[in-house]
Amino acid sequence: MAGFRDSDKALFPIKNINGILQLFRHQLENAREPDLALLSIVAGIVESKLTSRSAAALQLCEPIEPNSLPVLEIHDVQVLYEKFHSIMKSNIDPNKSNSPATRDLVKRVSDVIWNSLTRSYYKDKAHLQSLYSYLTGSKLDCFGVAFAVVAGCQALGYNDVHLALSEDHAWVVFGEHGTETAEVTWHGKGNEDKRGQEIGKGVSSRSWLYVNNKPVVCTRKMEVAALVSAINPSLNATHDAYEVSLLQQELLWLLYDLGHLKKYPMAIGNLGDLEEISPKEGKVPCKVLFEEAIYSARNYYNNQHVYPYTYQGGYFYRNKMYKEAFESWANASDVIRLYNYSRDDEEIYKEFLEIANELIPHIMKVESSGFSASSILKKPECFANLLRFYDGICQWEEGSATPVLHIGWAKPLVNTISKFDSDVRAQVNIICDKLEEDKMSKKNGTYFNNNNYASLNQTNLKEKDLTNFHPSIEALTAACSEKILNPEY
Ligand SMILES: FC(F)(F)Cc1cc2c(N3CCN(c4nnc(C(F)(F)F)s4)CC3)ncnc2s1
Repeated sequence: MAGFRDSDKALFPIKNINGILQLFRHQLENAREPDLALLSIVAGIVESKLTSRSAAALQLCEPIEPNSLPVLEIHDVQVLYEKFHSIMKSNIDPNKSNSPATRDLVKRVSDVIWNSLTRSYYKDKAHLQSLYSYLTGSKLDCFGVAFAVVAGCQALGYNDVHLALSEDHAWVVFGEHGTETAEVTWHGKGNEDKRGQEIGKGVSSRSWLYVNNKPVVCTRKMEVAALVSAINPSLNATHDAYEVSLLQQELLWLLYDLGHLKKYPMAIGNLGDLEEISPKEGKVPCKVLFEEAIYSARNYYNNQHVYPYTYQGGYFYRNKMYKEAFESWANASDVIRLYNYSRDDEEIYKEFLEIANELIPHIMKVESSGFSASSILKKPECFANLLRFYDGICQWEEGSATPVLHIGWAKPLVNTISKFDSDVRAQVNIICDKLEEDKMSKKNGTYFNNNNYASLNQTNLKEKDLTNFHPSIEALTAACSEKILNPEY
């Protein structure tokens, strides 16, 4: 059993970030499993005190000494901790027989949380992810409900119930072999919740939302990493509370050094983002962290996750490394091409839309103003990666019930492709060796083999070779190759 131990209590009152680190370290390094309710309440109190309106006002008028926090008294934590345990135990019998959870049990824990939430509130607001928000405001966001269910099951003695995370949804696994799955929270806007049901085997399993059934299945310590990742330092739309950001970064390094982020690409990406802003002495640089997130997704999740590549692409973009950004975004597109687009996939749709219609056009604009030989407009591999990027989105649409592309995509696309001169385009040789139909099919989820893509050598782009691109890409590159084959065109 977890629990608020005397050795934890000895660390209070906590006056600074180091004190919080000690509590988390103590919970993570001790044999027994970390207490999710305790740590979520502590993280929530600190976040709330440092990002509330009064904190903002305070921040502006009197600079508090560095790394200091409002004093965290044990009483503040204990009251909420006991409240959570009594909510759980007054509704559901603790697991005296130490048996695995049942679907009925998981659903009942989800119902206790669900029915105690405020009737209607703005679900996307910040700071609704922790048990502090649940216990003091009866509000939780989508992730927060799933986390609270897992913390509730732990409080009741069901240690087989764990958090399962995709890139935009959360559910739980449970049972003797940890292979049972259950929805416990809602997803998106206006969708009927599917709480209690097992994770889709139907069409929804082909959507990015369920990452082809390759979710991050958490251990207790990875659940701590999830609550730390969910810490939100935002003070308002434009500013973060420095101390909360620093606390999150230190806690992520603690989890990283203990090896608990190895199978958690998004948490590594979160740490990479924080490191880019303020690098910590003696730690691996953010560039390496973004690479590690990609290795993790490739090694443990069959390269079915998109975010590791968009974390890396965003980093390259912010640092004007545009050639590298195109490669990251093309790799992200190679992931999405195997999925069918469904209406639950809005988040990743918005991600690709922003890359295609904001970031790439911005790069084209700044690059086409200069005439340097090193410009990406002179590099065939940039053209090749852009084609791969667009083609992946086209293939994502193929076979999907919901269309992806619309006229708003075409103009920036054409604008971008036509910025490359014919002599540059001619250096891209698109090799589409004839793979038998089934190998090429994305339906049976066979991974699209990469050597179908542009490899660079001097031969011209030949129209007949363009058999594997999506029709719209084919049309565009055919138009381009028309220019190439008849230069006077
Ligand atoms: F549980 C849900 F439903 F909330 C799904 C999860 C999201 C998420 C996360 N995110 C989401 C992705 N995210 C990104 N931030 N930047 C991103 C990129 F576009 F740059 F890649 S992706 C912030 C952190 N970070 C750790 N763990 C999780 S679990």
